[in-house]
Amino acid sequence: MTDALDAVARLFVNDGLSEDEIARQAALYGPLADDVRALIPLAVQTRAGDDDVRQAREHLAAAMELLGRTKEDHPFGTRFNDNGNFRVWGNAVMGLRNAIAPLHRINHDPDGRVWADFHLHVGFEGPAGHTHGGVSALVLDQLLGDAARVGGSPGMTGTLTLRYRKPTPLGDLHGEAKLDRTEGRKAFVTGHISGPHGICVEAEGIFIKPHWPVEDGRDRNQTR
Ligand SMILES: CCCCCCCC(=O)SCCNC(=O)CCNC(=O)[C@H](O)C(C)(C)COP(=O)(O)OP(=O)(O)OC[C@H]1O[C@@H](n2cnc3c(N)ncnc32)[C@H](O)[C@@H]1OP(=O)(O)O
Repeated sequence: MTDALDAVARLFVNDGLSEDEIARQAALYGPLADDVRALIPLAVQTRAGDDDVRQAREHLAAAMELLGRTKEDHPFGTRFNDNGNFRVWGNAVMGLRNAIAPLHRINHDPDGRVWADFHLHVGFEGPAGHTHGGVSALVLDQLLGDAARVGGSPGMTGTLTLRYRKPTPLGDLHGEAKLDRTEGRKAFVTGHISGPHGICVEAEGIFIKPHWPVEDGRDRNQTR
C-alpha cells in the first residue's frame, strides 16, 4: 500500500494557479478534449473510403506530433489552489481534459442528492444499440463516490454492487445518487441510471475513507 500512498500523495498537488490561469487552461484544453471525443463515434461510424481515411490519418498524425512535442510524463492527479478549486481533469468520467469522459457536470442538490444528465455516444456500446455494462458501472462509481464526498465522507470505492434491471439504451441518460448512512470511515450510498423508459441500473456502494488525502470540497457542483 505504501507505493499507492506515495503515488497518490505525489499527484495530490496544490499548484497555486490563479483563477485566471485555470480559466485560460480550461478554455484551451477543454475544447481539445471535445474534439478528440467527437472523433470516437466518427471512428465507429464513418463510411469514408480509402483515400479519405488515409488523408484523415495523416492529419491526425500531424496533430499528435504537435501535441506530443511537450507533455507531462505522469497522470493529471488531483490539483488544487488556495481557494480550494479542485481539478481532476484526467478523471475517466468527468475529466475536462479526458476525451472518454462522458459527464460534463455533476449537480448537487441541497438535500445531498447528486445527479447528472449525460449522453452516451456509439463508442459506449455493449449489447447492440445499448450501453456497455462496464460503462454504466463507470458512471455510477463516480456518481456514488461524489455523493459520499458531498455527504462529508469522501472515500475510495470498497464495494460496488449493480443490478442491471433492463438494457440501458445509448443516448440521453440520467444518473443520480445519495448517501444513505455512514459507519466510521464507511459511507453507504445508493443510486441509479435511468433512460427514457425508466430505471435501467441500480447501484449500492460502500466507500471507505482511506489513510491518504482525498478531495473533500463539499459545497459546489462539479463541472468539467
Ligand atoms: C469525488 C470522488 C469520486 C470518486 C469515485 C471513483 C472512486 C474510485 O474509482 S476509487 C478506485 C477503486 N477503488 C480502489 O481502488 C480501492 C482499493 N482498496 C483500497 O485502497 C483499500 O482496500 C480501502 C481504502 C478501500 C480500505 O482499506 P483500509 O482503509 O485499510 O480498510 P480497513 O482498515 O481494512 O477496513 C476499514 C473498514 O472498511 C471495511 N472494508 C474494507 N475493505 C472493504 C471493501 N472492499 N468493501 C467493503 N468494506 C470494506 C472493513 O471491514 C472495515 O470495516 P469495520 O470498520 O466495520 O471493521
